[in-house]
Amino acid sequence: MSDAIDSSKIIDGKAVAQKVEAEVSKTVAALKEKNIFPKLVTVLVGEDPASQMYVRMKHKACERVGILAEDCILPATITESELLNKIQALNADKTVSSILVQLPLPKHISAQTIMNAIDPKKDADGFHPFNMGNLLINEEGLVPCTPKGIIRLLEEYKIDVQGKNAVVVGHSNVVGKPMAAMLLNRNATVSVCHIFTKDLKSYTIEADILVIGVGVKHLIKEDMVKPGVVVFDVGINQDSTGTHGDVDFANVIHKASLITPVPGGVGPMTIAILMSHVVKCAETIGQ
Ligand SMILES: Nc1nc2c(c(=O)[nH]1)N[C@@H](CN(C=O)c1ccc(C(=O)N[C@@H](CCC(=O)O)C(=O)O)cc1)CN2
Ligand SMILES: [Mg+2]
Repeated sequence: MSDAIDSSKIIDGKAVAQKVEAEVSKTVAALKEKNIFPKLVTVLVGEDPASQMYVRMKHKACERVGILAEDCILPATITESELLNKIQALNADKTVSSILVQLPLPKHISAQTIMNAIDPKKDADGFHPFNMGNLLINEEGLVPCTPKGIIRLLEEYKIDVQGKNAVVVGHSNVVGKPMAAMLLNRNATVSVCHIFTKDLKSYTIEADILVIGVGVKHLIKEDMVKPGVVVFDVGINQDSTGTHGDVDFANVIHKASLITPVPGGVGPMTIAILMSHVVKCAETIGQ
C-alpha cells in the first residue's frame, strides 16, 4: 500500500525543461541577429504512432524557441540506400543545421549505418560514433539528449555526483551507455546492469543515484532501493491505465530523497536538451 506522496521529493522535469527552453530562446534570438537561423530536419520512417508523437513534440518545441523545423516523412518500405541518399542531401544542404532520424527504424535498415552517415556537426542527437567517442574521452560536445537531460537535472537539484554509487539499469546506446560515461566523467562509481545481470537487486540496493530505462513497468520496487536514493526513471510503458515508468513510483518515493515522475520527469528534458543541441550545431557550422 502506498501512503500520501511527499511532492517535495518529486523532480520537476517539466519546470527545468521550461528553464532550458527559455535559455535556448535567448540564444536563438541572438543568433538571428547574426543572420544565423537554426533549422532542425526530423526524419521519420514509417507510421509508428509513438514516433509520430515524439516528432510532433519536437516540432512544437522548435516553434516555442524559434527554431525552424522541417518534417521529412518517408515510407516504411524505403531502402537503406535510399535513406542514406536522403541523409547525404541533408548533410549538403547549407540551410540545415541539424538532422534527427527518429528511432526505432524499420528492421531492414541498420540504425547504426544511418547514424554513421549523419554529418557529426549536424548530429543533434549525439549518436554519431565521433560524438560518442568524444563523450567516452570526457570531451562532451553533442551527446545523447536523455542522459544529458538527467545530468542537467542533477545540476539543477544540486546533487553531487563525485564519489557516489551510480547504478544504471539498461545498456542501450541511446540512454544506458552514454549515461554511464557521463556519470563516470563526473567521478561517480558506476555500475551498469542489463538483461543478463544476475541479482539486479544486489546492485540497485547500493545505489545513491539510480537511472533506469529498460521498458519494464514498475521493475524497481521499494525493497530494491536504499533510503535517500535519487531516482531517474526513463521508462515509458503505456497500458490501459495510462503511462507508467520502470519504477514503482508510488512506493519507491517513500524511500527516495528525490525521484522523477513519469510522465513529466526525464521525457521533457530530452526534448529541451535537443533544442539546445540544435543551437549548438547552428553555432558550430554558422547556420
Ligand atoms: N532519434 C531519437 N529517437 C529516440 C529518442 C531520441 O532521443 N532520439 N528517444 C526516444 C523517444 N523520445 C524522443 O525521441 C522521447 C520519448 C518520450 C518523451 C516524453 O517527453 N515523454 C513524456 C510522456 C509521453 C507519454 O505520455 O507517452 C514524459 O516523459 O513526460 C520525449 C521524447 C526513442 N527514440
Ligand atoms: Mg504507475
